[in-house]
Amino acid sequence: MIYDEAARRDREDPLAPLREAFALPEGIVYLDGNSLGALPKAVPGRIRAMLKDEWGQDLIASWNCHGWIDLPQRVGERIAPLVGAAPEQVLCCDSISVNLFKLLATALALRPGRHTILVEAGDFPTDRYLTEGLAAFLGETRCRVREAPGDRLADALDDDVAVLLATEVNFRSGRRHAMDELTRAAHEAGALALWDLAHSAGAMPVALDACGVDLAVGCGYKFLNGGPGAPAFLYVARRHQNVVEQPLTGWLGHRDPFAFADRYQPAAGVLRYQAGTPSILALRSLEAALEVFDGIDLQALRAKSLALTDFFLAAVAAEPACEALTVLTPGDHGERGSQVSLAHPEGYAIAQALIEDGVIVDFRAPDIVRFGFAPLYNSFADAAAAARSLADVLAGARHRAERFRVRARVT
Ligand SMILES: Cc1ncc(COP(=O)(O)O)c(C=O)c1O
Ligand SMILES: Nc1c(O)cccc1C(=O)C[C@H](N)C(=O)O
Repeated sequence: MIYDEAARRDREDPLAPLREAFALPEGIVYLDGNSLGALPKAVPGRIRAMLKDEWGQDLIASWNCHGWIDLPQRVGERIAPLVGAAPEQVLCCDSISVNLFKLLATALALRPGRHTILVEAGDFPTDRYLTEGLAAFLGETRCRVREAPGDRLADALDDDVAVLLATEVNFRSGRRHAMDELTRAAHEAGALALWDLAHSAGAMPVALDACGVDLAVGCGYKFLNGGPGAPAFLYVARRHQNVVEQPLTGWLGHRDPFAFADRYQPAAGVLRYQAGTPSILALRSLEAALEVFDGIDLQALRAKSLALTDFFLAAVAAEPACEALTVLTPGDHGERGSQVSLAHPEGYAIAQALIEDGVIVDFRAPDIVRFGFAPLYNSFADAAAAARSLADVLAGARHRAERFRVRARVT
């Protein structure tokens, strides 16, 4: 019954043909695109061509003749429309972690006289670690960290907050912030807003310019499908460009790197946020992966993401064996990202039993099983199979098997 309904929904889904653009293994239900996106079929050929025709043939001349040197900028421009950014504000480089350091320091410099970075309790650890690392590096007189729960961030703003750092979609619960409202609250308090888009870019439309966001970072290897370790991206609103320097003053952020001058002079615009030599292999991979988004209506992508999570939530609710699971994902569409998070004291073992069934999910301590729905390639049949498998694991207590007792290092 649920499979018939799923098949009907897949037949009616205008985005269903996009799944063909991905190399998904047979017999697997992949629901971990919020951690590592699936492989777009265009990527291997592009990597092979880069190795054979570019590096293999043209060697160092490739920096110019194959445009390697401009790739961070060009890939940034391809990402820009996905996050609602007009040109010349997005650069593809480094990891989110490294980019956070650059942008938090930028924010402090843009708000002299203010010393506090406001962070959300329970945000992804790197956001917190980097903030505290920067504060320790600068010393208490120049930088302090304040933490507030997600629903109290606006209340925690005061005239010492230089920047509010928030992640649009929480990695544990899948709860989505109202970016427009929180950005406005930060501005009303005289602070800047720095958004982490790791769990939103590529899964739903993001409206950085329209929300008046100041700074942002995002991930290349999740919903953008750039491959393991794909470079991240950063966004600096045009009004904040060329005003301050960022601290990682590497040679490729220099105004004229090939002058090899002794004195650092920052490049204009977002280019000063580049530090060292980019990974061209990784950029070529992400560049090819982004082609899947060409011509896609992001509102339709969002509608599918919500339909998939609704369908999965309803299927789980209909399974008596799933009663012991606590749904952490908000029911309200406005507050939902593109994942469903279910809590259970035996969450780790349940996730492992699902993976053994070919339903690839992940676990986040202490008790959360995450089902990530990538609307580009996940189907309603995937959602149905995951719900059935979950019910089957719980009904048969298959997660209690001895082999699921030891935790793996990477989950
Ligand atoms: C919300 C969030 N921010 C940052 C990161 C880390 O990004 P990176 O590995 O590029 O530093 C992740 C995932 O790894 C994440 O989920
Ligand atoms: N980047 C990862 C990795 O190298 C290994 C395992 C997981 C990851 C992740 O990206 C985790 C992810 N940010 C999360 O939402 O939990």
